[in-house]
Amino acid sequence: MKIRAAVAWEANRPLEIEEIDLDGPKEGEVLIRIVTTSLCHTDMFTLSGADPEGLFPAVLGHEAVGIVEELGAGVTSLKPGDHVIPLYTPEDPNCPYIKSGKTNLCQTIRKTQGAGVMPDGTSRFSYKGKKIHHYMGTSTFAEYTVLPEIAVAKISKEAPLAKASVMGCAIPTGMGAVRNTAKVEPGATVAVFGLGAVGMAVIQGAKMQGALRIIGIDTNPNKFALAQQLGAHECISPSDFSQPIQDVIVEMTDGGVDYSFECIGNVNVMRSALECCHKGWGECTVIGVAGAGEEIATRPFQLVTGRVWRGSAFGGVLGRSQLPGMVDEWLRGDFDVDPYITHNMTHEQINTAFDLLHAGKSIRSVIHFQPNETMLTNSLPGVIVPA
Ligand SMILES: NC(=O)c1ccc[n+]([C@@H]2O[C@H](COP(=O)([O-])OP(=O)(O)OC[C@H]3O[C@@H](n4cnc5c(N)ncnc54)[C@H](O)[C@@H]3O)[C@@H](O)[C@H]2O)c1
Ligand SMILES: [Zn+2]
Repeated sequence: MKIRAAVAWEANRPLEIEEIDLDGPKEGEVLIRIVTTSLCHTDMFTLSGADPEGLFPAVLGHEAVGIVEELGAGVTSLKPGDHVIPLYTPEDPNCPYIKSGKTNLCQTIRKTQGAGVMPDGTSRFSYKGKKIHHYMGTSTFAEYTVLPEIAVAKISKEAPLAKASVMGCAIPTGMGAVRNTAKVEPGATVAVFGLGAVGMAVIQGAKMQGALRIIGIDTNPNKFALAQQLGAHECISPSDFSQPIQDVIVEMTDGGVDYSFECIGNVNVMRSALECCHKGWGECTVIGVAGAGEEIATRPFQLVTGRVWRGSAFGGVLGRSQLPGMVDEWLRGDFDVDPYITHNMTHEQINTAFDLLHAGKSIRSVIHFQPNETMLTNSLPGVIVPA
């Protein structure tokens, strides 16, 4: 079928909306109509060329919600009309990693996903006969996409499709890191480095866990008001201090924080995030994605004296078995997704979403594929970017 997709032809070049070809779902695959998708920093990172896994040309995008249109042979757990979230971290119950119960890092299609193709080694996307790569196994910057069944989470039909895309990455990543990776407990002191959507979700998650003191850190003070609305007790900018930010935080907290989170992708900040942790027990969770070839450093004594460095991907969330429950939490009112959505726009305006995120002016921009259906609601959070 012919579909419209935002194609990343090469690194560092704006996306171009093209009419491309999409092959139908093969065995074990499903065709999904994307209703909304939002822009995550990771898409911007890949487009910048700093991503070692970045392949071009590609259809980027991994934070989205859609509707199942067609099933390939052998698909039993989904049916046309189901509302679904594409999973860049799939969940195959037969994968030894998933069976271990210790991780959400399913390996079943890891190799082909990293190579920008479907599990059979081919791509469903092409332009005038030339192959276009899949991205993160999801490729949601397109009207339609094809996904393996294990990379599709069926969610409640009550979830408004105009906003649910942010449940595809930012919110489970941040909240999951707090609950599943760090396991923040009531009364804890928490430092959150980087107040984009991921950092905001860490703050919201830490508040829900009962953290008593949450410190937000960002070089852009325009992020502070929202961070405080979501639960940060104080926000600071490293540029307001002459000494290293970790020393400032250790002083503020009388010894360091119980938990810190790096939500930027900056290896120097990863060090600060570790070193602001309390001696004996403080734990730093790295969420940010650093550039190709970059390395982290600290004095080993930091670890010998009890601090812990760990990392988290998709918040440790099992996409098929746990993400639908997180959507239900949102629908029950346990947390709100509205504050994350600062901008709404059409597919044609997608490069504006990159510009806004790059300039630090947005948290999440939501791209609406059928603006006449989803961009007119009165209850839409954020602004509608004028065409
Ligand atoms: N591990 C995962 O599963 C996962 C999932 C989603 C996103 N990510 C990564 O998480 C990071 C955050 O994503 P996002 O979409 O929230 O990004 P974002 O661009 O919206 O937010 C990043 C924030 O960091 C701030 N910042 C930049 N440099 C800073 C510095 N030196 N000190 C303090 N603050 C600084 C920026 O001002 C911005 O507010 C990215 O690296 C992204 O690739 C990881
Ligand atoms: Zn993401």
